[in-house]
Amino acid sequence: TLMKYDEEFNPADFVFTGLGREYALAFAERGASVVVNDLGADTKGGGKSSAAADKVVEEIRAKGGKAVANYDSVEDGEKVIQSILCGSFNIHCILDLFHNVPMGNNNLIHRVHLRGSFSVTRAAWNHMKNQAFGRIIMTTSAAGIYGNFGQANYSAAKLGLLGLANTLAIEGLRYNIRCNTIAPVAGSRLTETVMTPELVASLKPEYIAPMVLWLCHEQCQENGALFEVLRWERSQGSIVRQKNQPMTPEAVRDQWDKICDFTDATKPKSVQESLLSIVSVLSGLDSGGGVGATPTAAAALASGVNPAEAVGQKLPPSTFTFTPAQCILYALGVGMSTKDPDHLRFLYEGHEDFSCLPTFGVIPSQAAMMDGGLSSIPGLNIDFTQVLHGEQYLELYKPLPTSGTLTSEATVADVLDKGSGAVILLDVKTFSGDQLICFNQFSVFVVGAGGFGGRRTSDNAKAAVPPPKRAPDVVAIDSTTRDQAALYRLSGDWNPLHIDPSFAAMGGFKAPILHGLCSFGFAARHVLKHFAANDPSRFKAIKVRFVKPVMPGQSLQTEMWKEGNRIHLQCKVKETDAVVLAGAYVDLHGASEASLGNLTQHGALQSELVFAEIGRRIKDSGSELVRKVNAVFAWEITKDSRSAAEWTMDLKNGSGSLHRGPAGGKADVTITVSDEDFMEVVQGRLNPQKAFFSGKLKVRGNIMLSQKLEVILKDHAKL
Ligand SMILES: CCCCCCC[C@@H](O)CC(=O)SCCNC(=O)CCNC(=O)[C@H](O)C(C)(C)COP(=O)(O)OP(=O)(O)OC[C@H]1O[C@@H](n2cnc3c(N)ncnc32)[C@H](O)[C@@H]1OP(=O)(O)O
Repeated sequence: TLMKYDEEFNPADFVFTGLGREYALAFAERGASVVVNDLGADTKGGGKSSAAADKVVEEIRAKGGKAVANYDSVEDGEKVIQSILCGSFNIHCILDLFHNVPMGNNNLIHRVHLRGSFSVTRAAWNHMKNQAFGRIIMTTSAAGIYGNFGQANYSAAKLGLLGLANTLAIEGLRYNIRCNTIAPVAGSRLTETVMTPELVASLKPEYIAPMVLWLCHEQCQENGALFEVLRWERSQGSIVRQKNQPMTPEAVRDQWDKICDFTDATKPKSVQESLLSIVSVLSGLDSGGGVGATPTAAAALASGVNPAEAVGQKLPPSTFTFTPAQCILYALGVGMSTKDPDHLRFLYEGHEDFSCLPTFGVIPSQAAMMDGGLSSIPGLNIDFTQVLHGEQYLELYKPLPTSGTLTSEATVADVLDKGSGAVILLDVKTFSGDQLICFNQFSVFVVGAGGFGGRRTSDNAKAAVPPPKRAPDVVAIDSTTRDQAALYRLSGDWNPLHIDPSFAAMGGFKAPILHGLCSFGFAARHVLKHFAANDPSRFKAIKVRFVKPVMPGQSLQTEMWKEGNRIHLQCKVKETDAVVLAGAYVDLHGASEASLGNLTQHGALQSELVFAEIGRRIKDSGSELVRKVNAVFAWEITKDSRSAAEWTMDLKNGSGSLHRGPAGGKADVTITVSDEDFMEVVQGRLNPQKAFFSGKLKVRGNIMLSQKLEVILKDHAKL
């Protein structure tokens, strides 16, 4: 192989853990003798231990390689180099890689990053000159190249290294000493602020080591260059590692011309822009531009899913403790407002009917996954910048409490190959103690991660259902605010996609988008208001597919169709008329199980008053389509009423009867009526008694008649 170092040459290297460890292992594997230098300082720059260097040395030796540890400070470069030479090592290359110095320590940063590199290189310089060979790699940082907020000292030190390297490159040329600089994009504090841990993890040190090995090889004549493992003025680059293939120096060598081809070069202007194009290469978004990868290969690079490994895996159980404050914050997050008096019961903990919105049921279970559990599942090597919420199903088994501690257990139910993406189905059960409170199915769409040859459908999936082909029964329009996502995320979905413009850009969006579950919450409460009088106990289940993103500030238009206890719905963005939620429905519990409150009337009962009262309450509730009204009538049985109660009446279409009950008793009455007839009655166009006797209003249950009602009934009977 190309990088076989010969035994006599004994190149030496100064490294520690992370990138350094990776370099050390890679060099040793290729036959180099490696000196591992690490002062062993703790993260604050204090303390001293040999553990870090020794560990790497042991690792190399265990694999049959040659390595020794050195614990001298890099500020004392002479000492470091002397100890290497005493150990009968020659110096082939120096890798200055001091990147774990605490960010805040100005003095230490300069001492180690700049003076340390200078000191060690100066000490090695004459030896390299004498042997007419040397390779030096300085490690700088994107923070130095572009500048980065709050990192003035670090940026200065790091770009100082580039100046040093550029001069050494010139001065070393005639001695066959080559000096290059790299700015590796790997797990660092810098990248952690703008990239997800998963993405950082996908830019592994082992993908950088082959580049470094090649730059140190005697055949490599590159000099005075800055490689960002990509370059300052950036070439289109080349993908040198294919799916499931290791990255090798030979692959770097073979792609070298392409890596260094500056036709169509770009000049990223900021750290974010720099990272963005790397991510775009990784995700295959830029596949047409000569990066040499098919979209699938690039996507697989960033977003590997392996159903065989993932399906059936369980996430660690997670607990979620909440108070009324979280219920209120959630209600505000899905657009509730005190300007609508109906909303007060969800916004004010002192309200007599204070309740938690049913769709809050997604929050504890999502928290279970946002804790990072999803990324820990084997077979789900997901690039989180490409994750979109695909669908959601939620079923409540009882109304949610307004405070408490809930436990959620999540399982990967399936992983589907949808061609343009992978769909991960996650079933989550949420318990209060040992009582099952709700079930969620999250469908997570990972854009660009399809095409792995998996199944397209799943028996485990809760299906979306298209709405009836008629005009909607009810349409509700509501505006989201510019800060809707900023508010909604406080309920627990911290995905930067919804707030961070650079993260959104990595996902291909011009600006942060609204949480899918936020529009879901809007739609669900529209149904609850128009079909269930805002009564959370009526809510049973909801299913939604997210078909297009919503931008904060857009208006949502929810179109609803009633089919029995199922309310079909779809949501459009009013400004664009684009459908954003489709195949959606809310299942309600039958109205007979709910109530508009008790109508209690003592003494004489006038049916007009009763119906007028029912009508008023229905109007107040905002619902126009109530089929069944459950009312409890209670009145005293008087002496006179007895004769009235003697008679039993079968209604037309015979769903109920009137007959006598015990004196002083109560009667449960269900009045059933078609939507149209009921509205006629409520709006006063149809006399309730007429409706009653013609069978349009059906009374179910036992009714005890008062004398007054008897009279009215008799009158109407005469009619
Ligand atoms: C960690 C905890 C878990 C929670 C994770 C979520 C965290 C949140 O913070 C993230 C969010 O809230 S993102 C915001 C909400 N979601 C969206 O905006 C996505 C909108 N949808 C889209 O853009 C496209 O539908 C898109 C891109 C999804 C698909 O579009 P296309 O690639 O054009 O697909 P298309 O050609 O239409 O169809 C291909 C196959 O995929 C199926 N499909 C389409 N949309 C789907 C969707 N939304 N969900 C599931 N499957 C979907 C199609 O049906 C088709 O498959 P088949 O041929 O088998 O029917």
